[in-house]
Amino acid sequence: MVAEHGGAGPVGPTDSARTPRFAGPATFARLPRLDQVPGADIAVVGVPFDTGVSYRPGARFAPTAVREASRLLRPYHPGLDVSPFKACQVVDAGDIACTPYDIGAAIAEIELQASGLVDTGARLVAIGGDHTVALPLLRAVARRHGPVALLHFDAHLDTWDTYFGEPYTHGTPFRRAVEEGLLDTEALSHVGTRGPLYGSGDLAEDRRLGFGVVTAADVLRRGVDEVAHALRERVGDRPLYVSVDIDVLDPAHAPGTGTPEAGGLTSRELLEILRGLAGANLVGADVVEVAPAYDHADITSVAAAHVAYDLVSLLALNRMGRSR
Ligand SMILES: N=C(N)NCCCC(=O)O
Ligand SMILES: [Zn+2]
Ligand SMILES: [Zn+2]
Repeated sequence: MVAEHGGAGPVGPTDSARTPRFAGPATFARLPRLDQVPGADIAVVGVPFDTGVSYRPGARFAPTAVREASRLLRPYHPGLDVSPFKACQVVDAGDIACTPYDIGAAIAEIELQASGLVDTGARLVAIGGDHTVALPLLRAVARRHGPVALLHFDAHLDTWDTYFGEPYTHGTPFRRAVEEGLLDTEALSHVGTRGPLYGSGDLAEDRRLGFGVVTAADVLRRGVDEVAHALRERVGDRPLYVSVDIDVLDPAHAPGTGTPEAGGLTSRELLEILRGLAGANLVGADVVEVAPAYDHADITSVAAAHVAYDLVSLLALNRMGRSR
């Protein structure tokens, strides 16, 4: 199951006790690039596309910003009791190249290049990009695993139909994914939703598509352990995709994003819910909607780097076939 590494074990990150972590070009968590190793179990890949946004642009710069903010990550995850870079060959696969001028063409390019990576057997943690990119990523994952369970962490439903007549946007990827049969409609949930909607029909439509909803207020009232437990029960052993729109966090925890909504999760709550998913059959994930131009002191990029590290750790645990 875990890739052969020529007997020597996985190639790990640059040793920060020898080469200062602020030196040299950034890869995610200072991991090797894909071309520096024979094969990868888990690949972090950038998807610098933001032509699908309805409000503030800039998520195209997220992969670079999140890599820079990931230099301080260390190799052992105490909360999950795993050293993901020892357990698996984790790499930085660079950025998917896609056009910023044509949404449909970009979606096709993202699907093709993500599928190329998935076909090698690697599991992906994608760094967006705006939320449009979840659709081609889900296509690539569903080609290999069939329809997947989805936990969607976001302030927004992202199951709207069109914006200005455009069906492929950052507010519509999960409606398209249901229509295309990419999702297992028995096991879908939004987490962290809040804020004004266009009308009450938005929620009815969303329910009709099969989604459960754990609002930001539910997280406050029920607490992270109960929420994580309920989500684990809902997804069971199904192949699971986790999509994290960084705007699930309160703007205090993630100011650098395109469509901020007050009243969100803390980064501590989000990370604890993710850790509560240990043991799930995670097969792919993304972290999207970081827009560095609106960030301050790298708050949002640091949060996204830690979310990506937790997702890599959950994938590593799953590949090792154990849970805590
Ligand atoms: N996926 C994100 N971040 N936002 C969707 C908001 C769509 C709207 O403008 O109503
Ligand atoms: Zn959102
Ligand atoms: Zn979103």
